[in-house]
Amino acid sequence: MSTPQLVVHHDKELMAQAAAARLITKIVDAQASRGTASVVLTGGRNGNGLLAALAQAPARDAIDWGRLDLWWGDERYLPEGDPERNVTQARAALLDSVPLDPERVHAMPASDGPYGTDVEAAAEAYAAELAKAAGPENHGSVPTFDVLMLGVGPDTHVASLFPELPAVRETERTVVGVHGAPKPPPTRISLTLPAIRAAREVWLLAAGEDKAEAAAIALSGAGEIQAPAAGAYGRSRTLWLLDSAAASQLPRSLYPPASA
Ligand SMILES: O=C(O)[C@H](O)[C@@H](O)[C@H](O)[C@H](O)COP(=O)(O)O
Repeated sequence: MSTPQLVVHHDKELMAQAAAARLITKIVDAQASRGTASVVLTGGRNGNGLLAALAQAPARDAIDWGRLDLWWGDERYLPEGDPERNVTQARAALLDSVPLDPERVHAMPASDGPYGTDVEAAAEAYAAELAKAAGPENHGSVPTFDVLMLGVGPDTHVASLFPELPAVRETERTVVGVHGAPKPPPTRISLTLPAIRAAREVWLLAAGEDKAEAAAIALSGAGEIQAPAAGAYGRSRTLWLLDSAAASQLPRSLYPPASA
């Protein structure tokens, strides 16, 4: 378990731009050393804000887009093309503007796809896709994600893992169906905490006053069932990317950093 590191930017626009620059560097370094990179995207305003900033970044095309695998941390279980789907929003923010290899864009199933209303079957199919992409070093469950990004909800949810609901309690499966999500729409597909924690690095994006309480709770020792963001950590790095509004309720022991 990697101890959370915090980086606080002045406002949400700067946080999105700085996070986008950080992601470009991470992907370029991974591609330079391994010839490929694997990133998990998140939905929501902060996640899409980062993608929009990346689309505008001057160094954007330092990334070899054809050698990048994109996965999702969660998805709203809606028909293909629905404007509320995370992949629809990601395409509009960035993906349709860069030359990705379509075979390497791993969108989660849509509700008008082969699984119909059976969201559990759709989740199992995505778990199988992850397992197929996993290498022997991954114990056969999920590939080694270089960066897994997560927006943080005001209730401390990440992906579609909401406090106290069954999905956050899952300890075996890597992908589950979610029913009755308090954030609409109610039916979703989500990676579980074991899948999230397989990532080399987990980056949590929290900008805006409405995230201040959630950040303070998640970073002050809350349990992962009550505060799922507290259970989101990477194997080698856990990075909270905040703006000053979201950092405004953090305990003094965490922020601002003690001066040398
Ligand atoms: O499907 C979703 O809604 C997202 O994946 C969800 O986990 C989101 O990241 C958080 O709710 C934060 O969303 P905002 O950044 O819009 O506050």
